[in-house]
Amino acid sequence: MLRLGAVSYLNTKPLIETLPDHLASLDRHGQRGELRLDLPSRLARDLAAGELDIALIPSVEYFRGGDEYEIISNAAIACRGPVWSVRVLSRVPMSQVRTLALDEGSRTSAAMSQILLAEMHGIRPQTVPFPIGTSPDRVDADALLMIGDRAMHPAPGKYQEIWDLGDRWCRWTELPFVFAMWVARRSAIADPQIRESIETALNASRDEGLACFETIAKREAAPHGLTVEDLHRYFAENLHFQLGNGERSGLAAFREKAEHLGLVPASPHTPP
Ligand SMILES: C=C(O[C@@H]1C=C(C(=O)O)C=C[C@H]1O)C(=O)O
Repeated sequence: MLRLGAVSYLNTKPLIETLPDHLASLDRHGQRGELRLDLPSRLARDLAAGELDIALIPSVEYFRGGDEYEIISNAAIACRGPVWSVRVLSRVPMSQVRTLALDEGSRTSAAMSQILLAEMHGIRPQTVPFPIGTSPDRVDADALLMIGDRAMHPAPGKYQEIWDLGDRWCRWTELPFVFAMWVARRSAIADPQIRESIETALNASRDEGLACFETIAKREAAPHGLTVEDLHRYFAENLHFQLGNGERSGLAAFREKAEHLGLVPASPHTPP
């Protein structure tokens, strides 16, 4: 049984819309797969602990995983401009942030926000937790990183500056940004047939998901307090689901910057 984990946010719906059908059909080849949804940070923890075999993990966790990890699909969660759902909300001018509360669900944006604050303003704020069930006004920090579904709504409270991190990264580096990708533990996909059937399933389910933004937006918008138009635009314009050459260059730049700040161990090998 292959244990898969995917992000529980709206951004992942197009990647997994038809994945359960593909996993069920693996059974015909004597393989089986099950899919669990969770926060990105928890998926990373469980993949590292060997409790998942394949997961859509924050890209920074791939850098931390070393040789045990392998990218198994060219399906990913990326952006080439404003992403909408990843924001830093600051109560003081961004250049004066001394404490930064990090969304419990995040690992990649947690690193990226620190990189941008260091590079753009020369600051290294102290980081404090921002638990998933906590409202921003109960968090004592100059600024808050918020990701996923809860970041898509107008921020409660007053802020002096709000950054869309996708927008900031893409303008600062002139490169796309990759938030999450499908990563497998090498030992789980050692059999070439299993490796190939999983890769095919993940890529096909992304391709099918891209063809049904409308259906997903109609079903998911109201329960999440969004309009169908806005959610459709999020899928079609804010997010990119393909790990292409530009995205790989963005990943390499992210790795280098994260290493430079000491947020990930220095890599012995060349970036992906
Ligand atoms: C675009 C997003 O990308 C996410 C951000 C992640 C992170 O910061 O670690 C991880 C997975 C993605 O779900 C989002 O959550 O809104």
